[in-house]
Amino acid sequence: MILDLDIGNTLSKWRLKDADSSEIRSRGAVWTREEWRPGADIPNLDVVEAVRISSVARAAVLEETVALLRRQVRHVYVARSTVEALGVVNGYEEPGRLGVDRWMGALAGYQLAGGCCAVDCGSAITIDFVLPGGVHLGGFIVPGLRLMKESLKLGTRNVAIDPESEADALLEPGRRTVDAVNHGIYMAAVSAINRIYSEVCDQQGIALPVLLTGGDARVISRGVQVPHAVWPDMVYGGLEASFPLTFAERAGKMSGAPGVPEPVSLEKIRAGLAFSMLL
Ligand SMILES: Nc1ncnc2c1ncn2[C@@H]1O[C@H](COP(=O)(O)OP(=O)(O)O)[C@@H](O)[C@H]1O
Ligand SMILES: CC(C)(COP(=O)(O)O)[C@@H](O)C(=O)NCCC(=O)O
Ligand SMILES: [K+]
Repeated sequence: MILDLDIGNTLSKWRLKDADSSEIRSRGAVWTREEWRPGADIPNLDVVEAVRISSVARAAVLEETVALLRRQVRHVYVARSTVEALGVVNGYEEPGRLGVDRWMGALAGYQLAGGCCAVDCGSAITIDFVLPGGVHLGGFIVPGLRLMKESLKLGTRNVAIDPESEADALLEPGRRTVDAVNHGIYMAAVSAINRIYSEVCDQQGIALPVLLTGGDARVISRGVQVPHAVWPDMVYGGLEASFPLTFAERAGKMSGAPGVPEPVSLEKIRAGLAFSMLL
């Protein structure tokens, strides 16, 4: 079995992948913290022959996690943001400082779609751009839904947006604090994504396919107007592409990869942008 770990600022996600059949056998998530309890937080490590890790948590969390895993697992691969990988050139002035989850998302997106806009809706919402040819432009970082809500300190932090909510309802004015906050942060997130996407496509003169991942991807997806695909395993896709272990992975397959969404035309994106400037 292969254990893939995606350690975010809020949640540490894991999945177990069968190295022979490439099937995902189980998944889980725990709050990000220093120590894992094998058998409780993560699966019994006896069945694991390799671990692949993407971590943006504090250095101590990664160190503790790697130390624990190295005692029991033969191969431990830790992803790093590099100057170049898999045909993508990192756009950061200091490439090592790009969050490795963003780098994994950009690599997976590029492998799947060529040029793309990769959006990760987690603790932060990150929006990264890769052009066809592999130039990563850099990106944008916006507080995620939960962080936005907590920063308001209005006592609404524990009332999350119902993931089943219809986008239309979330776009109406709230008539209670909790609704005003939930609808406000939702509007802030989706408008930022829609606007940033349009601006960068306009600047670059190309309509790029959009890929969404992260804990809030599904609910945010309903408010994002441009065609896009939700890919919950996008960060894992970057790990698969960076450290291919199975036959399918060596052939370039990433588990759970969606079809490539067909972007709208650049003319339409530009018309939308021009219209929003008039308002
Ligand atoms: N069951 C859940 N527990 C905690 N957060 C959740 C849950 N479902 C959705 N979320 C949302 O997902 C976000 C965490 O998403 P995730 O992509 O795992 O973030 P990160 O990678 O930053 O840890 C939270 O900030 C919250 O808004
Ligand atoms: C921007 C992030 C905090 C997003 O992390 P997440 O919301 O997925 O936990 C993370 O990618 C990070 O710590 N990046 C380093 C700074 C940067 O990318 O510029
Ligand atoms: K994120």
